[in-house]
Amino acid sequence: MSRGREEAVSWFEPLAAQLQQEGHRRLLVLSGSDTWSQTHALTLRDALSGDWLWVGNDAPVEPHCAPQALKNLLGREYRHAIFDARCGFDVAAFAALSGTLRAGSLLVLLTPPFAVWPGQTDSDSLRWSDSDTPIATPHFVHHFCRVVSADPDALIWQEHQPLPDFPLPSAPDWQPASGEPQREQADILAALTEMETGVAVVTAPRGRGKSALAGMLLRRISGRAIVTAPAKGATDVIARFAENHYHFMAPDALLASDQQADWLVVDEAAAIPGPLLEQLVSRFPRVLLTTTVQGYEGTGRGFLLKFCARFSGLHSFTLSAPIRWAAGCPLERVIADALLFDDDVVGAIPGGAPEIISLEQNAWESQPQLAADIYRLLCSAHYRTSPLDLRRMMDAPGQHFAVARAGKALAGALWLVDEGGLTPALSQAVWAGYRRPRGNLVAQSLAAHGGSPLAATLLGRRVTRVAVHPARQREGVGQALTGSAGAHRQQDYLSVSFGYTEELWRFWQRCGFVLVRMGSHREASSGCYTAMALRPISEAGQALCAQEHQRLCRDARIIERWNGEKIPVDDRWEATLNDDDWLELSGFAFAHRPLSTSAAALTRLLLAVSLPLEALRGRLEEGKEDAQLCTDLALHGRKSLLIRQRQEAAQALELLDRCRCERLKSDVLQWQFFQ
Ligand SMILES: CC(=O)SCCNC(=O)CCNC(=O)[C@H](O)C(C)(C)COP(=O)(O)OP(=O)(O)OC[C@H]1O[C@@H](n2cnc3c(N)ncnc32)[C@H](O)[C@@H]1OP(=O)(O)O
Ligand SMILES: Nc1ncnc2c1ncn2[C@@H]1O[C@H](COP(=O)(O)OP(=O)(O)OP(=O)(O)O)[C@@H](O)[C@H]1O
Repeated sequence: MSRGREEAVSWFEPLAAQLQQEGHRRLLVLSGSDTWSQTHALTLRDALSGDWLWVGNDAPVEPHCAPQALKNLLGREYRHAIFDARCGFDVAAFAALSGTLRAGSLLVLLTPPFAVWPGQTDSDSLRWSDSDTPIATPHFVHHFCRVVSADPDALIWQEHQPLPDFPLPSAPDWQPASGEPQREQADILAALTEMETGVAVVTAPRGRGKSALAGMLLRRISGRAIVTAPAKGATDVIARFAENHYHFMAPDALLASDQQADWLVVDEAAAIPGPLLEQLVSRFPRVLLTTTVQGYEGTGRGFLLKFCARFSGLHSFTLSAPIRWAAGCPLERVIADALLFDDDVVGAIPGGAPEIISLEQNAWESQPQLAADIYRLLCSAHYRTSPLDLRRMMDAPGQHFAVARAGKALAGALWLVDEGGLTPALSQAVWAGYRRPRGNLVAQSLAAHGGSPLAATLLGRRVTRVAVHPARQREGVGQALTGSAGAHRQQDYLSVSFGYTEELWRFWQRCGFVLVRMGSHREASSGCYTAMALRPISEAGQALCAQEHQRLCRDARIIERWNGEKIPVDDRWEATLNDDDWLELSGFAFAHRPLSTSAAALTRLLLAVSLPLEALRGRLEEGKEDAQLCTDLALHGRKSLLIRQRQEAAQALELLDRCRCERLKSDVLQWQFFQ
């Protein structure tokens, strides 16, 4: 049904007035052909005054923003917006956009016709599905349509259908906050101004007045204070409330400086890498951290669990009443339902003996509550579970799950993904560093950093996430869940990649996993080294696991020197080159294997020859940084340095055994002609 501007005005004006009066925002879904939904979105935009930010990749009007660029606009506020999900649905951006909308706003979502949407490919899937081409996402689309259709306040206008009705005002008139601290803000301010030393954290969903509170604190305290945040643009609200008490410094600049202050305020603290944040926090006598708890910033409750847990005597506060809009906002509710933001499953304590049940992706259709509880439990336990994970769980190929169900509640959940099965040629190309196709985290790493060029041909199943309800930990639930995963005999091994801590490693070891790799640098987000471990299933898996573990033991001493961290394996150091080293070294000298991967074999090579090999010895024996080496050797940069290091390795191999060197070189060079 097509309606002109007047009809749209006469329909939407009272709706907008109602929303303004109630202090609410609403979702309006325009579902239809591209032309229909675009035309109607533009008509609406003309009819109602507002900012009308258009979020999408091919926006027909200004102001607009690509979904992935939306994070740069966080901290700003808009009246009305259009989100174009016709070709791809970045749900995290959609949720983030909703958080920026003022009371009285409409969020207009453009979608394909509901009947064809489930079968249509979604370009956003390229970010999370590990497929080369976009895939259809039927489980998510069905879930989303189910949620919006069941929500009495979400408006759905479908092509060839009449405009939807909307109920008359039911909520009381909204009184916007006056500028004075709201009750919750006042209570927290009182506690903070009394705080003599320590770390305080304020967590809340979007629009609860966290930033305003931080600004108010700055105005009240007498000493000096510094504000830091991942992006300065997102601290406008703090600046407004702090008036002339606002002094901003970017996190890295602050760390590099010797600035002192009585207070450090960190806005959106969970978005700053943990190790950097820890160093910042330790420098100031009083610290206020604020962070958003809602899955779409990939942080949430996990930030409290993982980062804040390390501060004894942490002062923890929350803000619950919305200020940017009125309580009970229909837009906030529908988005929380659609993206399962309510991760409060840990509130209900599951009692009784848990039963382990395996589930496949069709559980999103057959047992949607149970499937949603898996996601919620993982969100509550894991630092960075985000809507990207929700979409991956629902529709990416090769996902499997298991739950430990105790009564109606979940005591634990396990999420697995299929990996490996690459062709021999591709696996060899990955080993040699020529190729790094998407996905297959552990399977590819076994080839790219391990000793076997065919490692990625094996079939593995990787534990993506496992979480046990805090009230049911140390009862063997985690072990039972991972145990159930080994029942798939067609696999060669079960694998896991995790940020190494002694406690977690103990758990994986108890579950029968063998350590096969330790990363060469700390992950920015967790400050931990990545560890990879395998539990073999087939004979081939057994052989691979034994070979990689032996390699790790033999190289541990060098990796420890590189990382400065003890690796929990026997030190089986050998100073002489073996076949494995020759292959490794030819991959470094003649292909693209990285230096960090070949460091132990290169160290043995340096022991075997007396050539000067300055670029290699400088790095591996003298521990010089790349920049220093470039200056010493008059090289133009890291790229030239690496070429030089590869040439030196080739020179040493030739000197040791020219024939063997030539043979290996010819093999390894072949592997780049991957079809
Ligand atoms: C890929 C990933 O998901 S890595 C991240 C793993 N998940 C998390 O960190 C989320 C938060 N943590 C949890 O949910 C749980 O603590 C899990 C999943 C790590 C462990 O689950 P649980 O059910 O508590 O472990 P379970 O009882 O089966 O432990 C088996 C053995 O592992 C070891 N273990 C487990 N947790 C710990 C711990 N915190 N510290 C030391 N050892 C431990 C113990 O040896 C334990 O046996 P014991 O209790 O008889 O001494
Ligand atoms: N006490 C108050 N009086 C008037 N306005 C307020 C008050 N507290 C907050 N606000 C306003 O409410 C809106 C939301 O506040 P703020 O940005 O501090 O929330 P937030 O929790 O940091 O939100 P986000 O997570 O979206 O950054 C802002 O427009 C802010 O100016």
